[in-house]
Amino acid sequence: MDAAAAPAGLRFSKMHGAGNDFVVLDLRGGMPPPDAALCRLLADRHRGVGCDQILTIAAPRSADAVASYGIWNADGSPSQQCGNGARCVAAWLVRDGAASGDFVLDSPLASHRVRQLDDGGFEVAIGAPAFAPAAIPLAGFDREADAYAIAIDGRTWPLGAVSMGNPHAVLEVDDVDAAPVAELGAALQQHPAFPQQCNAGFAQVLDAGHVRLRVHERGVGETLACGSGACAAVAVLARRGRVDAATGVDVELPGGTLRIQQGTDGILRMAGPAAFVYEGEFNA
Ligand SMILES: N[C@H](CCC[C@H](N)C(=O)O)C(=O)O
Repeated sequence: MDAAAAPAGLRFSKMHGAGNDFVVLDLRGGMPPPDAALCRLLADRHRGVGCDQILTIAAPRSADAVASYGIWNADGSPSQQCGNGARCVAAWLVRDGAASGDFVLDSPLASHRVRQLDDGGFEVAIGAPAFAPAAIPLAGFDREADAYAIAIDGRTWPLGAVSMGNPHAVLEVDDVDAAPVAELGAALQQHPAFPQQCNAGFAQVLDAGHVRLRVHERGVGETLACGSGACAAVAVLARRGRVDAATGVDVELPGGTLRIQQGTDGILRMAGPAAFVYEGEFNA
């Protein structure tokens, strides 16, 4: 794979949300969406720019949205949701003058109300968690449960599972620092119970308002933060009565802390930072 796979002079923004990092491409001028090979090249931390995901900005799909965004993982696979990415797209559009205050963004499958925060971050209405196995999707189980027994290498793990627009497994652990994130996360991603694979979160409950979390992300590996993963962990833990989502939960990830709160409408809202790192021109 070489740099020739990228169009000469491809302009991009490098951003991150709590350390989950992105290459942002503006497609509003007519550039086609990146193919999997270009995504893998851009994400390559040796041959390319380096990022967890590629985010694209395009024209809105819904009437009251200011723009739409697309998401591709570092391995080139598409995703339907990216919480940290949504905040970075929001910050990018505010800097571009295309949005301010409260506005709506279209993700691949839904629309999300976004609110600028006084601390420079953003709150994004990610959506209501979907626990039905068919919605996750989760194969081999036909009824919702607080935990599913998933066998891996002769051991059974009690996993929570939920969709935030993308599939998540959540395992409660006593100490995230000791959690087998790399090996178990990779095994869960490939497990036949998850026909569209999954993001795997390892959550340590400190109290009803505080959780530590590490996430092995589908198509990437462990990231410094995962916004939809933070929402998924709160959703699973709230269903078990382990955290108080209505009041709000601070989710502490290796790259930073996200605040997740569930409204009476059932929608999970995620608040956190969005940072610009640099502007670049690839293969100039
Ligand atoms: N790896 C995820 C997409 C990015 C999610 C994460 N970066 C976030 O902030 O939600 C998936 O394939 O579903």
